[in-house]
Amino acid sequence: MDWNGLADLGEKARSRHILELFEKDDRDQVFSRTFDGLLFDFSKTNIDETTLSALVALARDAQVEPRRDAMFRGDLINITEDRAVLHTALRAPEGTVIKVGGQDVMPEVLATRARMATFAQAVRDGAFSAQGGKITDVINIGIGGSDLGPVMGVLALAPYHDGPRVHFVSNVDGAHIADTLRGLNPETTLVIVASKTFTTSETMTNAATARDWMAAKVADVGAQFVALSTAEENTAAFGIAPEQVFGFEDWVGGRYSMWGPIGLSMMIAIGPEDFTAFLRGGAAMDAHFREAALADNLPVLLALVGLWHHQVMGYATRAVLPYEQRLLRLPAYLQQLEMESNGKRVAMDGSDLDRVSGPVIWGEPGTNGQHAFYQLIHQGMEIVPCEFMVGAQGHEPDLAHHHTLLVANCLAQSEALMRGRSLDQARAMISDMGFDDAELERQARHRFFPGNRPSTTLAYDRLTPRRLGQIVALYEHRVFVEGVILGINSFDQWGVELGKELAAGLGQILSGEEAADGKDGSTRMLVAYMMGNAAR
Ligand SMILES: O=P(O)(O)OC[C@H]1O[C@](O)(CO)[C@@H](O)[C@@H]1O
Repeated sequence: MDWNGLADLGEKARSRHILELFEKDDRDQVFSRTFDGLLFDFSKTNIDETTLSALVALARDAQVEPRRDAMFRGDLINITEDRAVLHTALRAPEGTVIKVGGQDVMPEVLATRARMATFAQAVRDGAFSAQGGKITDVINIGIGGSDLGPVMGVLALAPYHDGPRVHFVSNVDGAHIADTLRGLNPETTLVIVASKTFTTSETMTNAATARDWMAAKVADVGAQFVALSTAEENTAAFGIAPEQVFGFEDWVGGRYSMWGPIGLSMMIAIGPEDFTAFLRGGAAMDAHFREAALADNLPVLLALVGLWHHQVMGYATRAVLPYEQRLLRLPAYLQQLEMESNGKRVAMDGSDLDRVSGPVIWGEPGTNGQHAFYQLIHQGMEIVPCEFMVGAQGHEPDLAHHHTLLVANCLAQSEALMRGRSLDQARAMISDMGFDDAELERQARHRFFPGNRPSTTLAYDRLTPRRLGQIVALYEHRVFVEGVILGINSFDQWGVELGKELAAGLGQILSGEEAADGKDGSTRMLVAYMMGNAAR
């Protein structure tokens, strides 16, 4: 199956209502899959059996299976950086052998995992003694993949958080670190500097500020700093002793790194045992991705539904809508995962892509989003495929009635999006309001919902560490499958470099070391405004 065949199927789908597809009684069964406590329902999309077969054939023809095996094997599939892609090794169980360049990487991974657990436990139980006694607060300083994974995970697993308070500083805006440090005691605070490269300007600036803050009160500042990085020379130059550095290899991409050292803050928060459960969830999804047939493979199906909506149907964005307040940062995490991985314009061989690459990802937990942007989702001119997520249980047994309402809202939204409300129904609703015919028609049109709007629902029993691990790995592999089918290298991110380079030069201009002469008129004007109004 090729894209032209899919385009024809897309045309057919445009003239059909999703509800018609439910005339077949078993649609819910045919268009849903379960795996290890998860239920993925994609029946409320305009995909019929022919389309599903065509999409699966697309995946097969794109060599998803051999490419997947190459990734797990440790082949150098990140061709622009000449690296393997082995974040899966970080969650692989003991006994696994994974070779890169003939060398088994697992002994080192397991040794680091064990060191992390010992350290995290020591911080949690007070055996790691700060100058002021037991650590009360941990600050993770990092950005992008060195922030979003752990911040998302710590929030998601709040019911399991029984370690010290954990704070995250990412933005170079001094407000972020100032607001975080205010009220903290340097003597009982541990600072984790998380940076794969240990050169990222935001992180190094924040780390230096934290070091100054601590130095004002603490004699041995280095003792309360930890580094998570692949760059040992840089961590040493910063003054962090090797025993407080948790290293990893360049075959772990930043946005795929929360499973290893970058997850240390999360491990300190929830404890090594629950962190291990998170890893096991990820490893279970890895096994499923490797073993399940394409048509039953959750990451593959999620990817195919995404490609159908974005590349075939032309829907520009995708909303991620967790009905789980604690997944507050999941949309931001998935933004980086998807948009940094698949927001590309050239294929592996450097030629221009012949179709759009990854979609814009956005979202917010329900029910908050309902009172903000769902108006557009239901009645706007753009169709936004929605990915709902919801657990059958919360962690608050005394508040079960809240949870029932939460779930009811989630299910109501996907039903409303699909079903809509006809003009006749809208007219009937307001028929006793005393409007004349013209006004009735006008009012009814405002209350009309076109429906036929696609969504998927990922349901799970409860957001445990294991479930979170499964969900994160599910999305990682989904992004991989999309990338393979689009012919993209999902593991580089050259698109972030130009802005970084220009920012370095503009820093010099704004501090008066360089002139703005070579800049365009707009940039010169903005520089002049900033310099003219800068704090003195
Ligand atoms: O961990 P580092 O090296 O500080 O990089 C942080 C982030 O910056 C990026 O390189 C670009 O934004 C991301 O890919 C990465 O997660």
